[in-house]
Amino acid sequence: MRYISTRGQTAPHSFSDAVAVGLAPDGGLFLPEHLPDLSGYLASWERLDYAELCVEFLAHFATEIPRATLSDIVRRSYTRFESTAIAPLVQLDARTYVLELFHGPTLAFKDFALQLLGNLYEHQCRARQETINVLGATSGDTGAAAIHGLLGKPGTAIFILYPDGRVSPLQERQMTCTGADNVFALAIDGTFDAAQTALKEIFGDQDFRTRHRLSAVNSINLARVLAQCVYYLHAWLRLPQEVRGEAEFVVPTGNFGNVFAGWLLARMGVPLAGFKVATNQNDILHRFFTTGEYRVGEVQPSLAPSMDIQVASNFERLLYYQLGGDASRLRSAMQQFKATGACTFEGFAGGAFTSCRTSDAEIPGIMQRVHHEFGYIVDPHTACAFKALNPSRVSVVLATAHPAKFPETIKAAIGVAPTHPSLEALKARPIVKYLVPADAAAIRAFIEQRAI
Ligand SMILES: N[C@@H](CCOP(=O)(O)O)C(=O)O
Repeated sequence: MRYISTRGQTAPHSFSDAVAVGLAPDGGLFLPEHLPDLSGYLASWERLDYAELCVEFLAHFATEIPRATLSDIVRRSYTRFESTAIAPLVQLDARTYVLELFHGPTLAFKDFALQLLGNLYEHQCRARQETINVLGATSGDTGAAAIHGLLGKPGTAIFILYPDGRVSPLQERQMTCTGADNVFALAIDGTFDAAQTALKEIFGDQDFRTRHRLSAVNSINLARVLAQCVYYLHAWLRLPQEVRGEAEFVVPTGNFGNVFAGWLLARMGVPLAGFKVATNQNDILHRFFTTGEYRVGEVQPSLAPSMDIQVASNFERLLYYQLGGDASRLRSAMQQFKATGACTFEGFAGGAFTSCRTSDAEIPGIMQRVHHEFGYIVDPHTACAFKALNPSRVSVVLATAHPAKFPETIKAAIGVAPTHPSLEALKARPIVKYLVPADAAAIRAFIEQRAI
């Protein structure tokens, strides 16, 4: 299997090379040259455990990695999850399921891909006898998960940009209290979008990225999206047969990577029936799915900070498919968006996606309702997905973060502050962070001095 860029100006890459660089050199995002048809495998995958299923799935994509090596990488990636089911599917009532994606080491769905990506990087460093410098931007959860995917991995250094003061205190501690000397948490004076823009500019500097063997750890890296396909597949296989054809997956999302993974899986012949995109008050995706206009707005800090994003990276991948794989039209659309901050796509709204928007004023009330109705505690991101489940179909809500990451918001809503031992342990450790302007040149200079 080879990987092509959405912008059509990069030679096809192998899986390992696409993972190693993350963002395509022409500024586009990698996608598989063709998608496998998985429909014929589903019956035989019914009884596989999470790691077994992940190996079967990834074997269609990581085609140059020997099967035994892939299997070893995958198995090691899911040993640090607290639930033996890895991604338990919890039934709340006849029509409502929750897919709990917060049992990994940093208590967020990002662990599913970033534990794996850490092991893929390690494999690559060993196989190529090279070091790698990883760069990511985070609005809260990616940074912690990326750092914990790489902790203790020789030959790697990791640089994470995050908006200073705009992630939750515990999210910040997960990134800044590791004590590791290959981890650099850069608190920037700007929004997540500013961090992501600076990151893309740095990846646009071919000389710099080649010299430092720079890799992208955000969901612009296709390995992230592919790893996330697996939990949809796992959940779909665990739904009762009679509801599989109608279940709508309701997905809190900011950068569009999470819900895009489910949609991509559906294109591979796994009959997932539909997706609801759940945004917070940063609602560019909701506006797009309801009007067809993709227009950037001001980032508004919210109670669900990991989704405080206006420019959703993976939207480009969806657009590529919706434009029939026409890279030249895609390039024009992205240029127009960059120049004017807006683009309209006739006939795109709807389809497999519905959407909803939840304001900060609504989040506490939703948390109270879910707690009261089901005795279940949701974090503020997952609360956005519970805004308005469709009563006429089965919903599978993706619970993207552990409630203990947001104790203040939850205490204010339901009077109980959830805790988790791994987060409590962080409170005694010193914070190490670097204050840097939201400026590509300053960040480049920082990396230049510390890259391995
Ligand atoms: N929600 C994210 C923002 C980055 O998204 P990613 O999925 O592209 O890494 C976060 O928590 O950092």
